[in-house]
Formats: sequence, C-alpha cells, structure tokens
Amino acid sequence: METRPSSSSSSLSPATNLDLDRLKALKLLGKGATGTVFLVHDSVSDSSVSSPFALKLVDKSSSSSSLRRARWEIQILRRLSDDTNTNPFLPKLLGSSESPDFIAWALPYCSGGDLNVLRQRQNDGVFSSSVIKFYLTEIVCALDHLHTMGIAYRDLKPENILLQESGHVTLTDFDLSCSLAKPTRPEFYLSDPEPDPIHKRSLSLFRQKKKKKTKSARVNPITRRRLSFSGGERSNSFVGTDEYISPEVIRGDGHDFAVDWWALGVLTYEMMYGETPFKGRCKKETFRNVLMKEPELAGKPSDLTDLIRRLLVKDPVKRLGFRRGAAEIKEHAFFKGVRWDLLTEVLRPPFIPLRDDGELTGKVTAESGFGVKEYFEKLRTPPPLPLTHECSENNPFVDF
Ligand SMILES: Nc1ncnc2c1ncn2[C@@H]1O[C@H](COP(=O)(O)OP(=O)(O)OP(=O)(O)O)[C@@H](O)[C@H]1O
Repeated sequence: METRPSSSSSSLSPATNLDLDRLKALKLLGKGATGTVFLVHDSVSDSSVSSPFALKLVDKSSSSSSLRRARWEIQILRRLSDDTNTNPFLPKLLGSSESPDFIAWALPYCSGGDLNVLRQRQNDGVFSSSVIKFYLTEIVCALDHLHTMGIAYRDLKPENILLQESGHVTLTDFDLSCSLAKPTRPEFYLSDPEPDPIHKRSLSLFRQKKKKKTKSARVNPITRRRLSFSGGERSNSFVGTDEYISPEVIRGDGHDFAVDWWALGVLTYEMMYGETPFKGRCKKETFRNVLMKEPELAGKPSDLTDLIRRLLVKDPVKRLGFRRGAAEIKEHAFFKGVRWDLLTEVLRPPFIPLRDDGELTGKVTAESGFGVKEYFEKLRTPPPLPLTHECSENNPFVDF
C-alpha cells in the first residue's frame, strides 16, 4: 500500500491568486476561532474537480486580531511552501487571496480528520505504544523543521494534527506561531528578559472573572495580549490552549521553543491515558495544576512514561529538548531504532483513512457545490421577522 505522504495533485501554487467566484464548496470541513474551512473545487479548471482542496476563509468583519493572525498564518505557510523549506508533515500553501470581504487561502485536503477524533474512536480512547511512536516521530520531525526555521508553533494539540489521505500527519493552524531568533548559545535562555508588566499580571488576569464566555478551551486558543509575531529569542505573548499551556507561559516568564516540547509531553500523555494531565474543573484549577502538580504516570514505568516525565518538566531549562532541540528527543530510548531519515518510506501508518470522501469527490462535476461567498451572505442575512398573526401573546385579534 502506498504510504508516502501525498502531495496535492492540484495545479495551484503558493503564488496562485484564488478567485473565490470560481470556487465551489463541496462541504464544510470545520469552523475554528478564526476561520471557516471548506472542501472546495475550482468550477472552471477541470483538474481540481478530481483533486479538491481545503479553503480557509476569514470574514473581514472579524476582529482586527483575527485578521492579523490570518495574514500571519499565510506568511508562515508561504515560507513552508518555499522549495527549500518543504516538509512532508507540514502543509503547503496552494494559493491565497484578499478581497474587501475575505482573506482566503488554500491547503491540501486532509481526508483523515484529526488525531483527537481518531483517539476517541479507539477502544478506551487511547493509542497503543507503537501507534504513539508512529505519530510522535512525525510530529517531532515537523516541530524540528519549524524550530530550525526559527518558528515556535505554540498550538500543539490533537485537534491541530490532521491525517492526510496516506495516513501520515500534517500540522495545521499556524496563527499562534511566532518567529524567534535561534539562540547561538543555550546559555542565552538562562537569563530572562526584563518581564513585561503585563505578564506580571498574567496570573491575576486569569483569576479575574471573565466577562466574555469563551467556547471550548480545547478549540479556542488564549491570546491575552496583542500578538507579537516576531522578535528575539523569547516571546512574552500569553497564547495557547488551557490544558496544553506551559508553566512558563502562565507565569509570564517569557518563553521559547521549549513550549512546544512541553505540549508534546501533554499530547503524549493524552494519547497514552486518554486525558490530559493537568485538567482541572475550571481554567484556574488547570493553571494551578500546570504550575504545581506532577503528572500521574499510572502503570509500569516504561520508556514512554519516562519520555512524558522528561517533557513535562516545569522548568523549561531542565526540560528535554531545551538545550539541543529535537536531537535530544530523538535520542530518547522510546525512539530507539527509529530511522528518522526514512520516516515516510519505512513506517507504515497505523490508520489509513477510509475513502468515503473519495466517493464524494468522485461524483463531483464542474457544477457541484455551493458558492462560498453565498454561504457567508446567507449567514449575514437576518431571519425574516415573524408575521404579526403568529405572535399570539401580543396580538389582540388572535382569538377572533
Ligand atoms: N487541510 C485541511 N483538511 C481537512 N480539514 C481541515 C483542513 N484544515 C482545517 N480543517 C478542518 O477545519 C477545522 C478548523 O480549522 P483550523 O483549526 O485551521 O481553524 P482555526 O479558525 O484556525 O481554528 P482554531 O480555533 O484552532 O484557531 C479543523 O479543526 C479541521 O477539522
């Protein structure tokens, strides 16, 4: 069986300026905090009928921070699509556009859904050690690649790990990532920059009752201050998803690439035990657990539990991966025997998505689907007002 990650057969390229009027949506793939994602095909070009792609759209009536994040994500994807920067476990930008109403960009379609859904479908909601090893190797490679480019991902969680048609992973959602200068000496990390006063208040901020209700923390990243997308070797932004957020981000100490290794520890724990290690009854308790509680590693100690323990070290300086990056993680006993240079050729993915969407796309004709612009127009149109006679409470004539 073919197990290499599939590259999109679409004729689009990162430089393609998408024409939204030509694109027809076959289905809604998902809605996030920032954007709406559709499976689309180009109704004019024949080639994309057989190879539809994912289109992410951000409505320009969204908040200015959403728009800033969308433009940032496109920038990152553009960098990842440069011939010298591609990686089999990271997406390639297929095209983008900005109109007065929308920011839109196209990505290869991942038909296998996300790792969270896949885990929940397993017996007891957990993966076996060999399945965990498979996914971790690919995720470590993707993070290694991003870090080498000076990008801290900062939003690792199962919902952001998509499965390609081949069963290999693709990391998605780069709007919370940031550029950090690669340190020339590890000692650089030992001296904290002058803490921003806003961050001194980060803990007290989350203690305050929030006026606005947020949606599920699992899907809604926290961004407490204006995002700084590029900077020095550390960032002070308060970003991430509650259960995956690292102690240094909560403390507002400034953070670096090690936040991704912390999140890798949380992810590995969740894949092994079916729940995250620090989840509390509320945000406050979760953050307290992240800062104070040691993860409970039930069962017989193993290389896998040892890996989790070393990744979930509260002090980033002592965390696995801090000093020498991904190399330290690759050397851990859990990965003994892994041929890191041959991942896409040697390892057979444990789950290959069923081709149910193939059926869908197989039936696609140039006319199939609905216009993405129309979708948003319908959302904006208010529902018709009820007729007076239907409103029995206030209608004095209703009994006549
Ligand atoms: N390339 C893709 N192929 C298939 N489905 C996708 C693809 N990209 C995104 N999706 C689906 O769309 C959903 C929303 O996408 P995404 O997470 O990128 O949006 P977002 O607005 O940035 O979300 P978040 O709230 O995490 O910031 C994802 O959970 C996933 O189910």
